[in-house]
Amino acid sequence: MIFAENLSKQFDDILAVDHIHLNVGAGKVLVLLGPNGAGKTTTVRMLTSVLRPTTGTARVAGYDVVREASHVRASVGVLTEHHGLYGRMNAREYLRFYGSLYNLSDKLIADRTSELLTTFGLAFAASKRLGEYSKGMRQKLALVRAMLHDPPVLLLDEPTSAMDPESAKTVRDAIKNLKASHRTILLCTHNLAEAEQLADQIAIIRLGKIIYQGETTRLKRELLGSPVYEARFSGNLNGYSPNLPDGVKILTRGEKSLQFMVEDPETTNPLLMSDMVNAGLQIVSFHEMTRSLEQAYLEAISRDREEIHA
Ligand SMILES: Nc1ncnc2c1ncn2[C@@H]1O[C@H](COP(=O)(O)OP(=O)(O)OP(=O)(O)O)[C@@H](O)[C@H]1O
Repeated sequence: MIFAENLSKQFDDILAVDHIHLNVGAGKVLVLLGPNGAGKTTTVRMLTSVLRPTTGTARVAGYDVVREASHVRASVGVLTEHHGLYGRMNAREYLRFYGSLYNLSDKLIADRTSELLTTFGLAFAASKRLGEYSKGMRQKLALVRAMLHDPPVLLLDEPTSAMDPESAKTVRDAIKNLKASHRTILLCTHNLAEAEQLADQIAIIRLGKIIYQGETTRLKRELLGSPVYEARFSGNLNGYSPNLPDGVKILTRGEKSLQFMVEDPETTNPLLMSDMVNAGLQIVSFHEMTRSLEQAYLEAISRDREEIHA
């Protein structure tokens, strides 16, 4: 549904996007992460036929972004950082205008408008002029606009950046619903907790290049090493030293706790726990330590920076 090969964009002396590859299927969310100026918005603009790529090809919803630009525009819902709302219109007028550009019937526009304004908590402001909307309200309305024609592909650039926590959750729930109904979504965000919740795949872009791409768990493992488990005991360890199976190492040792890095938890965690029980220790808990996407992301950026400076 979103496919890009060797996609690049050169602006004068800046290679804003540098030969990237993307492949996102129906019902999947790709989250594009990266520092300011990394090339995320430029990527979205190429994928929505707003900018012409310098090299490479991209197909969105089956259409070529250069040769079939009007089909691409009809098939995507886009939320950009500049919403371009008309301040003198109210929400209903604005959505009627947009719906007519997509050739939707008056009835369909009215039905979708009511449904979406209600979902995003904007029904109370349907007749208010957009010039009087708050920043978060404008962002929600821009999202409603992106979803109005029920497109198969959505490209959302920082959809929750201006929103209060409850509104942001509404948007995340809406994205999960879109995903469940087989829409393809590319999401740019700086909110790593949000990325972690929504992503099927993460791509980290820096200086125009994708430096890591893959499923979140795999990225964490690749960047932060094997998973870490912690065992807590009811009494002191009293010099207990476990027989460590292959692929397990002790990371930290507390008075009543041990932390292990474990390559193959399925095989070795049961052995570790039997060893503890056989040594007479009473296990209070044995659990995997949470490692955030933020840790993995920061590691990826710092490794890439070091590689470039090396
Ligand atoms: N129209 C343009 N003309 C010249 N340079 C541009 C243009 N648009 C973007 N750039 C440059 O391309 C690079 C990538 O910008 P882009 O807006 O894609 O980054 P981004 O990852 O979306 O950043 P942010 O997280 O700050 O939104 C930056 O160096 C930017 O200055």
